[in-house]
Amino acid sequence: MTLEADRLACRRGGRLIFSELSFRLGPGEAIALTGRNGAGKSSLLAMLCGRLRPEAGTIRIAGAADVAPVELSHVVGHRDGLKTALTAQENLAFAQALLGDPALSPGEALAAVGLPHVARLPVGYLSAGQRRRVALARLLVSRRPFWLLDEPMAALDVAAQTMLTGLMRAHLSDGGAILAATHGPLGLDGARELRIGL
Ligand SMILES: Nc1ncnc2c1ncn2[C@@H]1O[C@H](COP(=O)(O)OP(=O)(O)OP(=O)(O)O)[C@@H](O)[C@H]1O
Repeated sequence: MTLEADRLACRRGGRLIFSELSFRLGPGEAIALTGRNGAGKSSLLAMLCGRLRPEAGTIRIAGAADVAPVELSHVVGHRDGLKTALTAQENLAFAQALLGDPALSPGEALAAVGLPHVARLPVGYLSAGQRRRVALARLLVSRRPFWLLDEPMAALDVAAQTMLTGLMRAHLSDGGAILAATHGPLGLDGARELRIGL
């Protein structure tokens, strides 16, 4: 399956943020989405997951024309989307039930992101980096071909950044695809850069 964006334009607060943006993202491919602060990276991700309507242009999945891209995507944004009163394990179980197509169990996913010891702690007690790791563990509990990530390395220490690079490489090797907004390196050799902004 290939995600196809054709001649997208974005307007926010009455201002044109970007226009004429086209790209394709197919199996095994990674895009590093770059641009200055305010260039529209988070806005593009919001469009891809159906939360923001493009001013112009289209987004579709070739090979699954009737399916909204968000149905085939994992989205990890700036906000981690975790429920602070639930434990890390409960958050992942909830995500798995919601997203379907189960892959790793919540416990296995927490182990994969180096957090087996916090499984039973309410997420509200976790550090910023630990919370981000739990948010990223959601990528592992359900299978979705497209990973749409907003600054995925933010708040991660060096070991966790290396861990995330490994998870992304494994996803690409399995035929998945990644689009990640970033101000720094992702550690993915084959990633192509998509720079946005007027
Ligand atoms: N709800 C909104 N209403 C009006 N303007 C908005 C809204 N959300 C974002 N914007 C504006 O849209 C522009 C693009 O914001 P966006 O968050 O997409 O940029 P970004 O490239 O992700 O930035 P950063 O690198 O700082 O995360 C900014 O000028 C921002 O102020």
